[in-house]
Amino acid sequence: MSRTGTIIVADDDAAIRTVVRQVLVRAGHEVRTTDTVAGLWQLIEAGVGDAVITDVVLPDADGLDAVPRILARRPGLPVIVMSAQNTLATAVRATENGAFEYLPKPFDINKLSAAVSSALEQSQAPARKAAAKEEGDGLPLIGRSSAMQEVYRTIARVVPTDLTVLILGESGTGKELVAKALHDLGSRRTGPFVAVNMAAIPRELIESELFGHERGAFTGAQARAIGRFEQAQGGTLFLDEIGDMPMEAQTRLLRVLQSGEFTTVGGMRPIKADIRIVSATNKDLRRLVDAGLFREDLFYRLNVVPLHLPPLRSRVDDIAELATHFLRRAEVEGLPAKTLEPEAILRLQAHDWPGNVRELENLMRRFAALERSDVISASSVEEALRSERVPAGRAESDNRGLAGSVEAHLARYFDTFGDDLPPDGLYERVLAELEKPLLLLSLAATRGNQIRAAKLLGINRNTLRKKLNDRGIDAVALRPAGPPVGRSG
Ligand SMILES: Nc1ncnc2c1ncn2[C@@H]1O[C@H](COP(=O)(O)OP(=O)(O)OP(=O)(O)O)[C@@H](O)[C@H]1O
Repeated sequence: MSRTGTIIVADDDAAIRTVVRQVLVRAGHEVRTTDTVAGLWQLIEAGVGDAVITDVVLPDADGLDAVPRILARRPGLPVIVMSAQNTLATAVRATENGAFEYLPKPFDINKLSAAVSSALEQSQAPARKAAAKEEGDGLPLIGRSSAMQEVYRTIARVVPTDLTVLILGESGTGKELVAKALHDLGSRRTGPFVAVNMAAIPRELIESELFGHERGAFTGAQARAIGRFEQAQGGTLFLDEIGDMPMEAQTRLLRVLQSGEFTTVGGMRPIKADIRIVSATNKDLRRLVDAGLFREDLFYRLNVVPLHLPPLRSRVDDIAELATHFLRRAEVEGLPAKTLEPEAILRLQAHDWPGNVRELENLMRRFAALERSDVISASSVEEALRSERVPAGRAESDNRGLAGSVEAHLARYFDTFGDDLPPDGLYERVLAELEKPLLLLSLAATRGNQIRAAKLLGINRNTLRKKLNDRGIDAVALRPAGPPVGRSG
C-alpha cells in the first residue's frame, strides 16, 4: 500500500488548487494550499508537510528559486515543481535547484499522483533516493528508440554487478559513452575511469602501457612506470578497439582475467586487480578468432555480457532528439542558437550516417558555427550532406556548392584533431592553401588565358600576375596542349 502524508500545494490559480486537492484527498493525503511563496514559506517554517507541490510563477516570487531555501530549512523534503514554461531550461533549473520532480503543465493527473507517491517514499529514505535521482539525471545518453531502450535495459542489468562487458557497435555509436555510463552508475563511480585505445598505442608498447614496467625491464625503461591497470584500481578500465590488441598482450590480459592479478613488465610480484573491465570493438571479433588473430578463450572471458549499440541509421526515431541536443550543447558552449525546420529533420532521417552519432554531432556543431540563418532548412542539410560526399578537389558549379565543399574540407581538417586544435596561424595558412589551387584551376579552366582567368576570378589582370608570381606559378607553362577543361569562353 502506498504511503500517505500532508502535501503543501502552492499555486495562484484557484482552479488548479481545487483539482490538485481533489486528486490528493482521494488518494488519502491531507492537503494545505497557498497562493504565494510567502504562504508556502510560513508552512515550511512551521514544519508542516511531507512533500510540496509548487508552481514556478507565483505573484510574490519565483517558486523555483524558493526550492534551495526550502531544502536548506527542511533537508530531504521532496519538492515537486509544476510549470507552464515547458522548456528544457526550466527542467534543468528545477533539477539544479534540487527539485524532486518537474511536471510540465498541463499535467497528467496520474503523473502527479505517481510523483507524490514516490516523493513520500523518498522522504522515508532521502539519501538513497536523492543519490539515485542524481545518477538518473546525469545519464548522458540521448535516445528513446526501442533499440536504445534495449541498451538501457542491459546497462541497468549490469550496473549493480562487476560482470565484464563487451560493447559492440560501429564507430561513433557511443561505445565509450556507454562504458563511462556503466562506470558512473555503478558502485565503482568514486574510483577512476581509465580508457585505453589499443589502436592508438604502438604495438610494442601496449604491454608496458597496460601493466606498467619495472626499471630496466627493457632498453629505455629508466624508471618504474605505472600502467593503466594500476591507475584503474578500484575503478573501471575501458579497453577500446580491443580487436587491435597484439597476441602477447592478449595472453597477458587473459591471465589477469583468470587469476584476478597482474604483474608489471619485468616485475615478479603479482598485484591484485580490483578492476571492472569493459571492452569495445567495431570489428567482428568472432571473425578475428576464426582468422587466428584473437584468442578464443579471451573472447569468451570478455564477452560475458555483450552489449550491442545499434547504428544510427537503424534508430531514426532518435535523430531529432540527438540533433537538438547537439545544437543546444553548442549553444551552451557559446555558439549561436539554431533550430531545425521539420523538413530538415526529415532530411537528416533519410541519411545513412556511416559515422553514426559522431557524424551527426559534427554536422550540428558545424551548423551552429557556420549557418547564417537561425533556422536550419532542409536545403542547408541537403547541401551539407551532399558536400560531405564531394570527392577532394572536385569543384561545384554554383557558389553554394562551392562553399559547401570548402566547408566540408575544413570540417574534415578540424575533425582530424579530435578534441585538440590545429596549430595556430590557421587563417593565413588556409588562405594560402586555397589561393594556389584556385589560381591553378582558374588558369586551367581558361586554357592559361590570363585575361579570361582574371575576369573569372573578378580581379585585376596585374593583381593576377602578381599573385601568380608570389605563388611561383608559371602561367605559360600551364597552357594545356589538349582540349579546354570545363568552362572557358
Ligand atoms: N546516445 C548518445 N547520446 C548523446 N551523445 C552520444 C550518444 N552516442 C554517441 N554520442 C556522442 O557521439 C560521439 C561518439 O561517441 P563515442 O566516442 O562514445 O563513440 P564510439 O562508438 O566509442 O566511437 P569509436 O568506435 O570511433 O571510438 C561522442 O561525442 C558522444 O558523446
